[in-house]
Amino acid sequence: VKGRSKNSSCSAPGPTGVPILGNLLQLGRKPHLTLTSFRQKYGDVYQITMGSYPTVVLNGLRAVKHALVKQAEDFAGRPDFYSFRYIANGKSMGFSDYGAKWKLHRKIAQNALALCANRKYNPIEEAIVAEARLLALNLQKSDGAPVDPHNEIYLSVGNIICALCFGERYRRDDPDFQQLVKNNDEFMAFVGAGNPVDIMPWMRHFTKRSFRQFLRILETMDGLCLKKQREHLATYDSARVRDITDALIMATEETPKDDKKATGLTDEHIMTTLQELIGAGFDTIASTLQWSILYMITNRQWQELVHSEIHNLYGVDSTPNFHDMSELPLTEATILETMRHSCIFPFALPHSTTSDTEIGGHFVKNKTLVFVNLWSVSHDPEYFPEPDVFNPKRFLNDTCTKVDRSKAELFLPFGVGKRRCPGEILAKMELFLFFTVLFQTCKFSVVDGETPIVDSKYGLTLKPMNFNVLVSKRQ
Ligand code: HEM
Repeated sequence: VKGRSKNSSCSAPGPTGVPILGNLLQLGRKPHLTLTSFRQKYGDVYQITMGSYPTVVLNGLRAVKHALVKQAEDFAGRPDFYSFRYIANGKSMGFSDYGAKWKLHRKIAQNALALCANRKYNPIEEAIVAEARLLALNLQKSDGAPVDPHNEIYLSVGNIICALCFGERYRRDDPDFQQLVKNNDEFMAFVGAGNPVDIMPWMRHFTKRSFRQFLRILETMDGLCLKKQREHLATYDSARVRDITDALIMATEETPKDDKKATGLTDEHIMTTLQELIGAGFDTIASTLQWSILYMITNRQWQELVHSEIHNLYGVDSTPNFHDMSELPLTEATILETMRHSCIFPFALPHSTTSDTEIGGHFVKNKTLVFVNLWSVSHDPEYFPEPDVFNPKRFLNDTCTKVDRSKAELFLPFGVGKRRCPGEILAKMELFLFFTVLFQTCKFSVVDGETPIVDSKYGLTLKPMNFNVLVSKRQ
């Protein structure tokens, strides 16, 4: 191991920073592009300083898998960020550090999700298709006038996560539902990777106003989930689990007291999982769907091919089914390419080391902040020639009749290892069903005289810039 020293957090090379800010000013408005470009000079593993945090940046498939799979425990931690302490009153699973408490919490969350969405039995599928049809109908109502699909998509996807968590789809004008959608937008804007309060803890004295606003968002979310939890408790029947709230109530009752005591996991922790799944399962799907429409209007010929494929299998009226995915290779390849090209989580969630370790021959100290550069994986020219070009064919075999699984494994939209996204199956199912219904029933095109910009706004997730489309009904 090179340069092992008790005083330095990491012995890997990296760009020189300035006092207090470290390398923050060098990151620019697109940190994922800047950090990917540093790979050429410093290699797959290098270090930067994010304000007061020494940070290891992992680049490319090999280094990322080496750290997160081969040395899974060493790299499975989360940093002790100031804002993380407040999310779900510090009882969050996704934002809490690695250890026995996190393990038990994660197992419970995974089981609750699996009860409602798994590969064999998907009670939520019907609700997704109904919501996708409503979305298509609402978009078609624009009747030839330009429409920004953002709001309708957020309302539809938000409603699915509500159906999953609370067992009911809301009317669009329900005040609880509108509050939830608004909260989600504000939350995502605040928790962007590189939030100054986290990166430079002394900043918290200067940003009291915005931090108070952040706490207000969290409080409203708490209130809403608590209300739903009370309603569920009043009607709970262990023989009939209706949704994730019920599944979590069951978990709080069934998890042995000794396990809870030994790990410090309380019933309150378990119930905060609701907030977490709403937060995680909303923005991710909605922005990926927005990206897919943007790619389809800027690649019109491909949109026609995808529509024909879906139309050949289902006609205009039949209902798409998640189990049919293998019969729709162009559709699946388009969804894969949408996820690869947009790469909505360029740095996953921030990781942290859980012990002194080493990677790529470099020493890394316990509790060092780690950025997993997923953008560098999905835009690696070694595996994806011309990575900036949107080309679903890269995921297909030569005759375009099958998805080439080995290619699909070369990028990691859901992360990998211990912190891998627990919502992956649900996400794949939602993306597939929304996408097929939309492109089965609607034709999307560019507004005359407008050139859509295929570029992202930087935040915790990368979202497309707002854009308008023309939507017409397919006959
Ligand atoms: C297109 C959709 C989605 C994408 C691309 C995505 C991607 C990711 C990524 C990259 C991570 C971080 C992995 C890491 O830190 O190494 C993550 C974590 C997580 N995701 Fe997803 N996700 C999606 C949808 C969902 C859905 C639908 C849910 C649940 C309803 C969900 C729940 C979570 C949770 C709870 C975590 C934290 C896991 C932990 O720290 O143990 N995600 N996701």
